[in-house]
Amino acid sequence: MPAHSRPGFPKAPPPRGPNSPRIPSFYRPRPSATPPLTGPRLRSALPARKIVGLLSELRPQQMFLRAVSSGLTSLFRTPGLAAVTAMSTGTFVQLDPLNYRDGARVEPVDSSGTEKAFEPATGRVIATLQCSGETEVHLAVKSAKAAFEIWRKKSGMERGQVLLEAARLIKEQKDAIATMETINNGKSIFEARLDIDTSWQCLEYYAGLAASMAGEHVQLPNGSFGYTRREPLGVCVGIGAWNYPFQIACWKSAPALACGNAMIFKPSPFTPVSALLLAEIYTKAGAPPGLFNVVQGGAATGQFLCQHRDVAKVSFTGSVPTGMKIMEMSAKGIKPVTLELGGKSPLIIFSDCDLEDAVKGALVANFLTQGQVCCNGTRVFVQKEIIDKFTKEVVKQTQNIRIGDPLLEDTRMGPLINGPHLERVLGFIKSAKEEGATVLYGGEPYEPTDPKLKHGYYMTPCILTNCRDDMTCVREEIFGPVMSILPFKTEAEVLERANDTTFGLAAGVFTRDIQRAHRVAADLQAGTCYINNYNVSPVELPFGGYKKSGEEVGMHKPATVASAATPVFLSL
Ligand SMILES: NC(=O)c1ccc[n+]([C@@H]2O[C@H](COP(=O)([O-])OP(=O)(O)OC[C@H]3O[C@@H](n4cnc5c(N)ncnc54)[C@H](O)[C@@H]3O)[C@@H](O)[C@H]2O)c1
Ligand SMILES: CCCCC=O
Repeated sequence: MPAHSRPGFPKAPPPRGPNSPRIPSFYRPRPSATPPLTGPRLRSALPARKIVGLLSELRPQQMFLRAVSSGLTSLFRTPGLAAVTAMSTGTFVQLDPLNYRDGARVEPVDSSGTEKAFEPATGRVIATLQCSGETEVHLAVKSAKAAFEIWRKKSGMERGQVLLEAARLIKEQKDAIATMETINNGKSIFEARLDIDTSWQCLEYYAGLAASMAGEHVQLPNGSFGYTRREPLGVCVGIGAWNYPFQIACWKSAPALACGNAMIFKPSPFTPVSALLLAEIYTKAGAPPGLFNVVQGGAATGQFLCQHRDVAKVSFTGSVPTGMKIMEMSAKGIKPVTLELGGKSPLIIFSDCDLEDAVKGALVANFLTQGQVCCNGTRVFVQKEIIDKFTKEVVKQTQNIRIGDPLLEDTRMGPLINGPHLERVLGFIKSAKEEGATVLYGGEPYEPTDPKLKHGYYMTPCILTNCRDDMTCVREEIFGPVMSILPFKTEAEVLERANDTTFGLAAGVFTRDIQRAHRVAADLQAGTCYINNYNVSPVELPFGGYKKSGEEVGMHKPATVASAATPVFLSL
């Protein structure tokens, strides 16, 4: 799922044609006389009514956000979000309902308990959400079904126009949305803005595809003919993780809606806030009420959704263990699933690399979003000849990463998502030491000097050496800022070790030898391979996994990102 056009990465080309590689999996496949258009993740979608007609169905814009700032309560509506953008850490509380149904915020009619959402920078509770019960889930499905009946009859062009308008609104409100994301997730505002860019780009991308997805006309003997249609599936469910809350909601909903489906989205209970902003934007852009509903909750709510008789497909982003449960539940209902799961990706640094770039690449591969990124390259294999030089430089640069208030412009590392997760990450470092690794830098809880951040979930980024392939820190996904450095001698050896994992989400290679770069990328068992860069995920390319990292990607490697740009700077 991720999409990151990082600074310095070549700009995405504008709208895509019918042969674009990312036709989504939200249509009902029909027997086809010709092979799919291109590539492994090729599936498709389609078709109706004028934007003017759509606008007439809109409900009045709902109250948007209530923010408490400097002791004053202010009300914001979707258009004027300047006040949200100007907010500082420690001030926001979310008081409005967090479910979205039929084009409006609502409280769920039943619930199986409550969950608290935090501002990770301060440890403050910013929202208490009701975990939607079975009746609420049923109402959300009913509302989505009604919207689907309107939406499925529209042309691809008409659907694309709504998505384009939604993309425009996201762009217009970028700073406000990024601010909310930073407050609820803890990632730096610098990064959150990049996430919002890749979010509207995703909507534009699928808006561009919507009109060009079509069936086929097939000539049969004696003047007869047949034809195929691409039909939407119906009501699709999206279940998201907490590390890219807004972006995941966009990545799931844009292809589903472009293909003519309705979507019910369940965010992680840790990050309930920003999906509502997307729901309000879709409504404002002209989507019929119910087309994009949000239900809040944890595992139980997710199960009600996956098991609902009228849900046609589940698209899930999260951990491998939960992915297994989702696949099992969906199999029982004979429902297609898309799984975007965890990873433990290798980053291979050859001695002929541009060392400065390789160091930047290793930082972005490990410390982006405080290391809480599915495709992070946390097994850093460095060729023996340069390992000392590389290690010295990577430690120096890591020391320069500014940790602190994520809403400040020059912060590059914020807090982890919550207290239990921080403890879990620190636990991995403890066990790494017990298994013989050396902590070269970091790996400690961190208290920023600003007193309001005292109860935030901060730690220093950690670099481990003397690692072996069999250590827990090298085998398991830590999902925190922990880099393990491993020496290697030859290409054949490192390939074997890099592929010796049950995951297969991403991989990276740094070398100046262009032939070796592509040879190694081709042999790495990973959904995305980065060459001389890392964690750039242009929306035009598919994002999938090998092995337990995700859905079947077929015979082809989904994406190799050969970058002409230097990796993003994390170090100041
Ligand atoms: N491959 C990708 O694109 C991608 C992107 C982001 C995160 N991830 C992965 O996500 C994980 C971190 O996210 P997380 O901690 O939120 O994952 P998680 O598996 O704990 O939860 C993900 C979502 O599933 C829901 N859920 C939990 N149990 C469920 C159940 N039994 N039935 C239905 N829904 C259920 C949660 O409420 C949440 O919304 C990491 O492993 C990371 O690598 C993958
Ligand atoms: C670079 C974005 C990756 C999203 C997965 O966690």
